[in-house]
Amino acid sequence: MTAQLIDGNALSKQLRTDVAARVTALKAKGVTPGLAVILVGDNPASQVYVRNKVKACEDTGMHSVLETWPTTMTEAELLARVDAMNNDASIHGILVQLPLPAHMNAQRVIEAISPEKDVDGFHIASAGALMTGLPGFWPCTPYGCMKMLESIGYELKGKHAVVIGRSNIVGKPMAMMLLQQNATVTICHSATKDLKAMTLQADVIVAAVGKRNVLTADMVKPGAVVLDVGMNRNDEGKLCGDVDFAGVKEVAGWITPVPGGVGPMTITMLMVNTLESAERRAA
Ligand SMILES: Nc1nc(=O)c2c([nH]1)NC[C@@H]1CN(c3ccc(C(=O)N[C@@H](CCC(=O)O)C(=O)O)cc3)C=[N+]21
Repeated sequence: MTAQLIDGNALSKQLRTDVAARVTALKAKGVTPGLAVILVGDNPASQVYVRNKVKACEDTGMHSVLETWPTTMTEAELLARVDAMNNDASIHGILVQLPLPAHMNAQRVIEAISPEKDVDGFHIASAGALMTGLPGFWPCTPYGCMKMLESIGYELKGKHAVVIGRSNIVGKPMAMMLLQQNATVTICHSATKDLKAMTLQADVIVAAVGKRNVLTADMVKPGAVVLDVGMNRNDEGKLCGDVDFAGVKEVAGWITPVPGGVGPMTITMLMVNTLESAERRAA
């Protein structure tokens, strides 16, 4: 193995220690940061993620509320719960777990969250703020990727970053954050003609497709930084990313593992966003 590992668990532990200290300081001023997590339906994967988020809150001393609703809940009922959380002074962040049941319009639900409490960074106001460089919440997964680059002291200015994937929650905001740090950014997607020609030029590659082995060793320039956002299951049912880790780690300079990479960082940045929302309220 030539690549150095960027350990998302270790970095999360460091950052969460800092979060916990800031939570303590805020509590001394009479404000306890609070996160509301709303889960609709009984998707087992969602239940695990949601429990991890609530546990992370407890670990950092934050207040959390977990609401679980049956799939039969109507969109109007969910919008009423979001509105209640918008008006609850003990709540500084609201997360509606995605995906929502098919009978709901997820975008409409997200837009109902007050932008001041949109700690997921999915509201159009948050997306617009990121695009224009105004203050607002950054989506947790790409934000976590930026923290990982920062942790290795990586200077993005003038570097070529290739983002594979163009989702509203990862690919597009990731590209904006890299651009803000003065990287030259290429966004690749399902209609990209020659993905390998693109990735071979990249100093930084972010794989965010949701498909195994999207990035293999022959596609990576020696020494490149590889961030793996994928969450897939392999044939043995084990969690794996979008990157062929075994092959790519022999070529890359830095690489994030799955599990233990971007996933824990996503939850850490959710804590950071919730804390900052509460700090703004207290200021
Ligand atoms: N409104 C909303 N916000 C989200 O942030 C959101 C969402 N909906 N829906 C689902 C996805 C997925 N997601 C993950 C976060 C952490 C891990 C994570 O910590 N993964 C661990 C492993 C967990 C395991 O073992 O299954 C790791 O990579 O090491 C995974 C997945 C947040 N999401």
